[in-house]
Amino acid sequence: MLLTLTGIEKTYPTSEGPLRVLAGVDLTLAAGQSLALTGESGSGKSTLLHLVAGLDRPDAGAIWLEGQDITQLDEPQLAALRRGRVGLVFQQFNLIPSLNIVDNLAFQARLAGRHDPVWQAELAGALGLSALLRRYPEELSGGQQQRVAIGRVLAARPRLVLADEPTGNLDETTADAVMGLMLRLVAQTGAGLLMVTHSPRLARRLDGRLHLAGGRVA
Ligand SMILES: Nc1ncnc2c1ncn2[C@@H]1O[C@H](COP(=O)(O)OP(=O)(O)OP(=O)(O)O)[C@@H](O)[C@H]1O
Repeated sequence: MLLTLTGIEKTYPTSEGPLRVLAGVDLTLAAGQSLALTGESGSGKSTLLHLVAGLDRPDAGAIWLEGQDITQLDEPQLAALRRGRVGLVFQQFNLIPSLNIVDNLAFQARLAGRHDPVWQAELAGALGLSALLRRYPEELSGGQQQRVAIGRVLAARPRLVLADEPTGNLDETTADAVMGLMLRLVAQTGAGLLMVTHSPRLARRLDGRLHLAGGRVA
């Protein structure tokens, strides 16, 4: 199994007292598979993705990625994990303002030692970015920046792609194209995709669907 979560629990301290968000989440994701994570606003979808990304730690439970429990890793090891094996497509694009689009696209792939100009050019074309490669992030629209953020992750060919509403700002046609690209990467490279979405239409295109409610998945 590429990814296995067992008994994941997470409680946040809030000004109104402890808030139990995840109350024993189990899930598995095989290599080459895609999984949609749905659930109402506030149900804990982003929390779960952050834990799998190693950006936060669960209070209990284990997160096995390719045979390694990432909850046991220290910060430098987690940073290396995010650089190398896990690709994050979150709502904040975090593009690098001083780099043009072609260098933003290449950035993570270079860090991971997997820069492939042919694959990158194919991604840029499929994401409709080919004419924008010499521009800088501030010269792009929100949706264009979002496509660069997605391309930058896919360019590095991660083993696991974690995506939080990755097509949220895109029109339906572009969202479908971007979804197609992500699914192709998964199929071609045997990566796994765990994607939060509010769209039942997009969720249906993935191999599996999990619904988060009451701190558990069903
Ligand atoms: N750092 C934090 N401290 C305290 N409470 C938090 C924190 N982060 C999230 N929460 C709370 O935990 C719950 C789950 O939040 P989360 O962002 O995981 O939900 P979500 O399902 O992704 O929601 P949405 O669909 O609205 O993005 C919410 O009630 C939220 O207010």
